[in-house]
Amino acid sequence: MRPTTLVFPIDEHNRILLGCKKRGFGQGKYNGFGGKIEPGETFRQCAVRELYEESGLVANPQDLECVALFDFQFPFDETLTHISYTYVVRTFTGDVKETDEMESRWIPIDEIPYEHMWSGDREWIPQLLKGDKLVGIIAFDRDNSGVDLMKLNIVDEVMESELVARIDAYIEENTEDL
Ligand SMILES: Nc1nc2c([nH]c(=O)n2[C@H]2C[C@H](O)[C@@H](COP(=O)(O)OP(=O)(O)OP(=O)(O)O)O2)c(=O)[nH]1
Repeated sequence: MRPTTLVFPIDEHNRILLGCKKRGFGQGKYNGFGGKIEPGETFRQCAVRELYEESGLVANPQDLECVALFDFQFPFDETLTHISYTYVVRTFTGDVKETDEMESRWIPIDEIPYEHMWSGDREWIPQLLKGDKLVGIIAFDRDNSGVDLMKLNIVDEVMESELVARIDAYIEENTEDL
């Protein structure tokens, strides 16, 4: 799978915007906003595009804070494996709207519905909210849902390689499986 992005907006009341996914992979789960990178996009461009498409919020790429790089591994279905650049954004305009993909709401951070989210999120979202930056692997079980292994390191800064994103997307678009 192509690299993906994931964005968590946080407002001035310290509420987080989460969307319940209405269709596709992760349906029924609350999550941030994101998706696959398109050819020629940087990770930040992908992140703001997906944020707008899925939530209605408008953000500038430079206002995103890169807070994590996850290697989401699905050993029982390799086609699902992807890396995900994860951002927090506190500056944005526009109105939250329901979209084809997501029904979104602002949630106080002590009321995050972890029971309706990806199961590993209850470990790392609190870390991100207290300001840690994380890089590492989350490997999923046979159901492609539960977590078999989580190995996350706290880092000073998440290295964002815009170039790698472009090359990955280019290769994906221009080569065939051998
Ligand atoms: N919060 C969270 N998200 C996860 C986990 N595992 C995992 O694959 N995801 C998310 C991150 C991405 O938003 C999404 C990747 O799947 P996807 O690219 O098919 O998402 P999408 O349907 O929104 O993509 P798109 O068609 O809009 O491009 O899955 C996890 O453990 N926690």
